[in-house]
Amino acid sequence: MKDDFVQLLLELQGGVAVAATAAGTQGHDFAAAPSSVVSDGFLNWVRDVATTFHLTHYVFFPCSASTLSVMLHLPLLISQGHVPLAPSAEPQLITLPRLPPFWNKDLPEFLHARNEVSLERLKDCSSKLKEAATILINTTYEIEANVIDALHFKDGFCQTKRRVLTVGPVLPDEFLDDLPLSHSQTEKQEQDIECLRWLNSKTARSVLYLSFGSIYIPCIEEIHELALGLEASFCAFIWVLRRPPSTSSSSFSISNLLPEGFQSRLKDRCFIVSPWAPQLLILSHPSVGGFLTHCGWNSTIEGISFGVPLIAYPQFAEQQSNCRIVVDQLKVGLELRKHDNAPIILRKQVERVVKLLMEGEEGIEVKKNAAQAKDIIRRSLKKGGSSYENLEAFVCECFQHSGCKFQNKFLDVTVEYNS
Ligand SMILES: O=c1ccn([C@@H]2O[C@H](COP(=O)(O)OP(=O)(O)O[C@H]3O[C@H](CO)[C@@H](O)[C@H](O)[C@H]3O)[C@@H](O)[C@H]2O)c(=O)[nH]1
Repeated sequence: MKDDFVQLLLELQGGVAVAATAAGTQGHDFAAAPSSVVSDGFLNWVRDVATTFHLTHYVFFPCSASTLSVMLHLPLLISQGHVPLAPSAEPQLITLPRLPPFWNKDLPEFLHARNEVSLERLKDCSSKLKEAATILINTTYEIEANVIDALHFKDGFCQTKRRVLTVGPVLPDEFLDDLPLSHSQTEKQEQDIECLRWLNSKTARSVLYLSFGSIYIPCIEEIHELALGLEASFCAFIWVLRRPPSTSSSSFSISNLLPEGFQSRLKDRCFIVSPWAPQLLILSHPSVGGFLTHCGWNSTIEGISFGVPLIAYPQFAEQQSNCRIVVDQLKVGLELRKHDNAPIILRKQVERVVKLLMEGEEGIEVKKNAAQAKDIIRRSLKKGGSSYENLEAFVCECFQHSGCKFQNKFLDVTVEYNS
């Protein structure tokens, strides 16, 4: 176990990590046996292991509170006939208790029509979430207050046994203060330094950052439309590109992915990173003024934490509902949406939305809202703020169960309990 509990939650964002608290780990005055387990909310099997070994089971839910609400209301959504959602389903408004209605097409993609086995797995996930001792969510109370408040009512289908605590956004220590990072903090790998140097050469808020997370890789045709739209927008940009599975690895080079002559034509205003960018360093850089994102929840909440306005370009999973949070609820971004039935986005649409965000009237409002949302999130992470206090309360509860002494430098809290 790392010496910082936040580090533990960061590792859980990978979706595969399971952390046992109070294990007899080096350097800590822990009791010998694990007493509790924190696991990603989609790892159903951990609940069974926890039950078998009489461990307290806590869940870390890596998506928004809205997605958690949908997961907890799954039995209701099934009984109302909204889930599984057929591809040909007519647009319909869904109303969950105490929440404003939303369209069925904005349900997470994993609740669309699928086979019996995956639906059973999701039902299992829903019921196990309700059994967890506490559900920690990687969001901030103030930005999803209506959903969190609705979750806390102890009636209806979504009744959880225990608490739902907002503890996000979970950011590494060096990004908590929202101050310019010192050179030594930012020196990572050669490519990271190069990319930061390039950003240093640009004016404030002039660069658009494009990244589609750890899973989604656009096809070559889509990359070309995005590239040509960006070229026509005249905006400077930094873009994370990876090799699409359809291309051969032996002959692969990034320039093969891009339109002919693209990199030489745009050499002063385009920086390509592959395969992985230092996203938080980029988002926290003063030259970055926009983020074209696939709306994975981590990217979404990270972008908002740094006050960077978004271009929401959702692809799969619950990204469509994250897009609605960004565009309709928080109004911190504009949507990039392909025409109905079009197989991919078109360069004209890309050009238009980039210009709107970076220099248009619409962009002004969205930038103002993004700056406000950032302040709200930053306050929640400081002592006395909602996420800080929730995490502190959780750490105390967690280690109280374990009967151990625990010191956490981030939370500035020492908990000492006798077993
Ligand atoms: O070059 C890169 C690309 C990504 N990241 C980081 O990787 C994470 C990506 O997470 P996210 O934005 O959530 O996207 P996915 O990797 O696609 O996440 C999956 O899991 C998320 C929940 O954890 C869901 O919200 C998404 O829909 C689902 O696609 C973020 O922390 C980024 O900072 C980098 O650091 N460098």
